[in-house]
Amino acid sequence: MSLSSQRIADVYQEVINRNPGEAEFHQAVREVFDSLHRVLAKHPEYVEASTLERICEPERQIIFRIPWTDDNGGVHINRGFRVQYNSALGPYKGGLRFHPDVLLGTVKFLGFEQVFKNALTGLPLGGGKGGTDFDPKGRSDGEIMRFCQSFMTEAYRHLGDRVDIPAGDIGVGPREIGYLFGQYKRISNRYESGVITGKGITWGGSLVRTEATGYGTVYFTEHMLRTRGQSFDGTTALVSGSGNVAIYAVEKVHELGGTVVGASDSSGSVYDPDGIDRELLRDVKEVRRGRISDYAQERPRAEFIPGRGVWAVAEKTNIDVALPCATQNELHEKDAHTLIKAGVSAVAEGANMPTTPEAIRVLREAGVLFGPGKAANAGGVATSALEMQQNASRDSWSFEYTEQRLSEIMENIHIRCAETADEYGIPGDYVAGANIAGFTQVADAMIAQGVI
Ligand SMILES: NC(=O)C1=CN([C@@H]2O[C@H](COP(=O)(O)OP(=O)(O)OC[C@H]3O[C@@H](n4cnc5c(N)ncnc54)[C@H](O)[C@@H]3O)[C@@H](O)[C@H]2O)C=CC1
Ligand SMILES: O=C(O)CCC(=O)C(=O)O
Repeated sequence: MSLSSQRIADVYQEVINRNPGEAEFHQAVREVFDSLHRVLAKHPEYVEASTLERICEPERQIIFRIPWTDDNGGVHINRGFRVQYNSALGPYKGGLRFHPDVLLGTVKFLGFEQVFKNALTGLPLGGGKGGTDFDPKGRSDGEIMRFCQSFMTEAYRHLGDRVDIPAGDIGVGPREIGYLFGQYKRISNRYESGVITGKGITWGGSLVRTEATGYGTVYFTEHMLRTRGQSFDGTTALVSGSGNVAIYAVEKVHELGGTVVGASDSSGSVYDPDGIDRELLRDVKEVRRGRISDYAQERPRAEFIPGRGVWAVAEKTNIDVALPCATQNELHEKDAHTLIKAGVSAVAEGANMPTTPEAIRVLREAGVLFGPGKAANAGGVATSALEMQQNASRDSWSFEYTEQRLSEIMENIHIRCAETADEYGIPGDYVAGANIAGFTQVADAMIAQGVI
């Protein structure tokens, strides 16, 4: 084993020892480290400056109590987290997740991914992430509001438009961002628009932010397809999930001439051979806050597949493109085999780390184009940065202009990943391209800024 590979193995073991039980965090670190052997062999300065060790340790981890009352006066306590991961490139930036499975390790894995993703956007953003184990399912608007106010009552002292800027993620959409921003404004006595992104359009939000992650994922996939002379036109696709990212991925695939025939939530999946009706999906999931089975009931030929992920649809029909847009580790090795059998030629991650390492290996060995989340879903945070730019200049841009900016950013991310993979002799390896390009940019900035 070379000296640099030995260092990677040692630092990885140290990460496991120092962060026991945080399997998702270990997985995220492992995936980046697996891409770095060639870089460290070529650039010993990264080893000498201990960048690997430093990049694995968040700059700050905040854990706090969130007391709130339900509609019957019952008192509940949840746990809140904000991991301010790395500020080498700019203020901490990344979303908040409200989901009962959230633990510190979940937020650390998401924060770690965010650091490299934000670097890939080419915009001045550090990386962070936050969340809570609060379960918003079935809670009234009043309960959600009181919860958000209590979350922000502690979180606000750690935030600021030049310090740390949260946004949405699973379970956090425009309603929650509104309540969080309202409480920040109230207790800080500042109308600091740039302190949070994903705001409503009439009070500092940006057009296209809602659509950005889903649209961006589809743009990235289109660029991958073009390297093989293909496009979305005439393709059949699957999208997992049915939330913010999934809904707008469906919309953009349809705009580009493809047909999405499956979507899902945690209760099961739908196969809709006529193509997912994006408006109905949004109405069922985001307005009525219903289940994916409700969607199936309202479409003549749609079939609900209870308890199974959307990849099960690939057992029924040919699939050209798969976009996992729900949650981590939702596309497994057996799903990869099913998709390959169904004819898939591209997979791109709208969600964060949705594909297991075994599934990625199987897809890549079969020659499937694979776009990792830190590149493919970076359009969301990039458009958050565009929202911050508009806030800072007290301006608001048109939909067309903002979408054009998003589209250019996604094209540049694709070029950067592809060129970096070429430079290191692994053409077409977008995983390595994204990891190396993100890592070197952050590590160079850390070295330039000294041992801090
Ligand atoms: N919202 C954003 O701008 C960004 C989100 N992401 C990632 O995209 C993913 C989805 O986030 P959002 O759409 O914002 O959240 P969301 O809360 O709007 O939607 C999540 C969807 O996933 C479904 N889901 C959850 N667990 C599932 C499971 N085990 N199987 C199938 N479906 C499941 C939920 O039912 C829901 O429809 C997450 O991994 C998130 O971290 C990444 C970049 C930006
Ligand atoms: O827009 C943002 O700041 C957050 C996006 C995010 O959480 C993500 O990229 O995973």
